[in-house]
Amino acid sequence: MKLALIAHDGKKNEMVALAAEFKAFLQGCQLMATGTTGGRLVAELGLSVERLLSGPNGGDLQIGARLAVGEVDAVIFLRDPMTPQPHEPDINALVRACDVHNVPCATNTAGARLMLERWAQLR
Ligand SMILES: O=C(CO)COP(=O)(O)O
Repeated sequence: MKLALIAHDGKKNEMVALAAEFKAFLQGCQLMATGTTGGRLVAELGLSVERLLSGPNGGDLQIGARLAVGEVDAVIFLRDPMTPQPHEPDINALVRACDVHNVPCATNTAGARLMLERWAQLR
């Protein structure tokens, strides 16, 4: 399972808590993340994560490009709906790419938990 993990600043603690909860499953995945999110997952959980650029510097677009050529199976993108982001077009492009290529994308922890629980069961 090639999984992309992304969280806005206001959602990074939630992402770390979610990843801690599913750490055993995630250790068996090929993980990629935007720069700062990935840094937290590496530093705080010891996960092996391919870190791309930070979101505002193009990380979302990098993940979208990888997804478009079949290199991402699913995305967990914890967006902060309360905070305007300077790279909103990049965020929309990534979510659109998920829809174009029919790649599952969870944008909150409730959806992410459903996805992760199911995949962990299937493993
Ligand atoms: O901005 C982001 C996603 O749009 C996340 O980027 P960082 O993980 O680098 O903070």
